[in-house]
Amino acid sequence: MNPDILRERQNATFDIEKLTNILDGGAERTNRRREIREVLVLNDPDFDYGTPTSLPTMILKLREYGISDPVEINWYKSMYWGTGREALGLHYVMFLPTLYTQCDSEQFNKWVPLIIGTYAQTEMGHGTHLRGLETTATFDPATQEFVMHSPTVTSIKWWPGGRNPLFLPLIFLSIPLSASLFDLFLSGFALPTCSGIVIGDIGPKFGFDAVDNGYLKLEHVRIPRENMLMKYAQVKPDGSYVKPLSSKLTYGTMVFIRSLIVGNAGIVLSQCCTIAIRYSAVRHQSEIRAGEAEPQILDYQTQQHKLFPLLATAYAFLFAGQYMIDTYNRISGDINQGDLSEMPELHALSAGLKAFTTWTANTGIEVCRMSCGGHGYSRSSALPDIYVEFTPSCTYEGENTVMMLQTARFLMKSYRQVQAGQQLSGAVSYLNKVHHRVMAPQAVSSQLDLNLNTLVDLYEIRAAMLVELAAQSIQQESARGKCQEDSWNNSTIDLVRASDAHCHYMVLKMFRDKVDQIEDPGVHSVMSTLAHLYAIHGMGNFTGDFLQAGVLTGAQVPSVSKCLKGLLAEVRPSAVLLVDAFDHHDKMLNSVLGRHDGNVYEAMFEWARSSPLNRTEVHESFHKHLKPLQAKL
Ligand SMILES: CCCCCCCC/C=C\CCCCCCCCC/C=C/C(=O)SCCNC(=O)CCNC(=O)[C@H](O)C(C)(C)COP(=O)(O)OP(=O)(O)OC[C@H]1O[C@@H](n2cnc3c(N)ncnc32)[C@H](O)[C@@H]1OP(=O)(O)O
Ligand SMILES: Cc1cc2nc3c(=O)[nH]c(=O)nc-3n(C[C@H](O)[C@H](O)[C@H](O)COP(=O)(O)OP(=O)(O)OC[C@H]3O[C@@H](n4cnc5c(N)ncnc54)[C@H](O)[C@@H]3O)c2cc1C
Repeated sequence: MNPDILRERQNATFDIEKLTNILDGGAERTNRRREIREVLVLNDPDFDYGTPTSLPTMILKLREYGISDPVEINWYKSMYWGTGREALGLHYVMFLPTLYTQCDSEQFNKWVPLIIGTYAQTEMGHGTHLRGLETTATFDPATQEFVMHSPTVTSIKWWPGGRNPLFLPLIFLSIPLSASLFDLFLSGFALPTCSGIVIGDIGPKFGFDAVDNGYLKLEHVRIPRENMLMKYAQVKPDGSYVKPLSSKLTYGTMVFIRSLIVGNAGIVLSQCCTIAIRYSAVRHQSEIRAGEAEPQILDYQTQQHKLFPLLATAYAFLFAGQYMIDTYNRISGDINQGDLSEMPELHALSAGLKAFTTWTANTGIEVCRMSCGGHGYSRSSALPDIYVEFTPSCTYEGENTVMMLQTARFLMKSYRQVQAGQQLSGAVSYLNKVHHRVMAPQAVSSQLDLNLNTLVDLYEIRAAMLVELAAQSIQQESARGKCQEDSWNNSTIDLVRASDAHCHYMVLKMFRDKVDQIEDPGVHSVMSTLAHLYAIHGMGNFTGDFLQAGVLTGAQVPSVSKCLKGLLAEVRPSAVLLVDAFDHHDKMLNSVLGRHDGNVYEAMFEWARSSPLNRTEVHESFHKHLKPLQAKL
């Protein structure tokens, strides 16, 4: 083991295993995760690490082991495929959940055990604006079939992931039977027997190469009436239409995956922090004091400023992911029982946190890569691949700006309710104080109060202030004679800013609540330091907001920076131990820089030598091209 890494792991001030248990949701979950990793994957003789041929094996193994919980599937898949994306991700996180939530019981029993499929919603002309989708589904009572058709070039289904040329069970979203509703259909196509279907691949992408995203053009293709997913909406044999309790129930799968993406952003950021911080502990470069040995780059304050706030953010997002999944499970359970009262709040929370966490993690991955210098740019670090696989999460499952505006819609509605004298509950209950001016900025002391509860209150006031400013912008636009829609559009910068601040407050509050639940003194202390770092770093990034909210004075601004530097120094001794607690296995990280033993240089040389380019001392291209050329000179 590298001596630097060894030294970093001495004198731990907290129980790493206990922190790992907290991240997993308890010691039993840690044991289950390790059982899946060690027994069901690494020690499985059928396991052929991450090669395409092992995909069918993985599917059959998941069924053999009875693994159906999304988090457990992700544990299994992430060991199988490391940090890459495998071709069937969409099947597990969208196709199956749609069948689970949108099929009636007869359809469920008929389809769920048998098929692998994709989710074809986006069209060439519309991805965000679902009410603009153009694919039609016209019911023919004479044959009891739906005629599926792509009327325009922009209606061609574009992007369905995992489009398998052999068979194409897919979930459709199609222009509906009534103007404002969408309906889901299972194609049941078995190519190439179905005429009227044109499919293909949309071509090379930025990355996401394990997933073959395709296109699908339908020319009056007929499918049985029974292929409409009929849990919430039905078309009767006589063609009469039974509307769902809410047209937004059709959007349920997107809310589910957005909820998963929140925790996944934390996982991905924790992977990158593990790589960058372990590498920074073994990399020596330049000098701090002339004539002395080159220091670990982790001892540079700028390196700590790059990485430690991201380390705190990774923990914050993992805890937010747990909260999001728990909230999704609770509210979707109520929806399943017909109680839709909290569906708007679930949509607003999942949309906002999905955008907030993926935007932040996306930027953070690049900071981790650049903090590793040239070796960070090497594929051996795994950081370029992680970035390329993660970055589309800012676009898919709801483009982030649009998602922030959906959350803003809920915030504006809530603000109006408070203005009308209503008492709010749930995540927006802090807006009640805005109306009664309880939010009047506290007389802040000359010294910055570092109490975590006080910091949460300051973020709450900042969010409330920005919600009020956005609402006032809309009111001012209306007062200038703009229609409601133009007033909204002319305020969308403010609206996104308000949603971002709302999500930032929510994430810090979840982090604080999780820290409050930690009983072990050592773990509580180090987690409390990270939560403070998360809050103070955000205050440094958005100082203007806090000044504008009147909760920070110009005289206090220097103390934010001073406090930040102190917290960075406080985290330094525990940094490697804090990434060890994420418990990412070397085989899953697949990173020369992030190895648990820290033996980076030896591993890097072996990695390079294993390249096909180095199979011979002199590359064949010399004999084939250069030598003949030289002979002619
Ligand atoms: C540690 C914790 C656990 C970790 C777990 C780890 C497990 C990780 C495993 C996997 C996760 C990793 C991710 C893997 C990725 C897989 C690959 C993904 C490939 C990509 C697939 C896709 O992209 S599929 C297509 C996705 N497309 C979209 O998302 C489309 C976005 N557009 C929309 O959703 C809608 O068009 C939009 C909401 C923008 C507007 O809808 P519209 O009908 O126009 O409604 P609107 O007029 O704006 O509002 C009316 C009214 O409706 C309310 N509303 C809107 N949507 C919803 C909803 N979904 N639910 C409830 N209510 C909704 C809206 O708020 C309005 O309400 P009022 O204001 O009128 O009250
Ligand atoms: C890797 C990847 C995999 C995918 N897999 C699938 C899949 O399996 N199945 C599937 O159905 N789809 C899939 N998609 C498609 C994806 O869901 C859409 O790309 C996504 O919903 C965004 O829609 P769009 O592409 O139409 O972008 P647009 O909505 O056209 O976005 C372009 C710009 O317009 C802005 N904009 C749009 N509407 C508004 C608004 N109301 N207010 C302000 N700004 C706005 C956006 O902010 C953005 O800046 C995938 C996409 C990617 C990248």
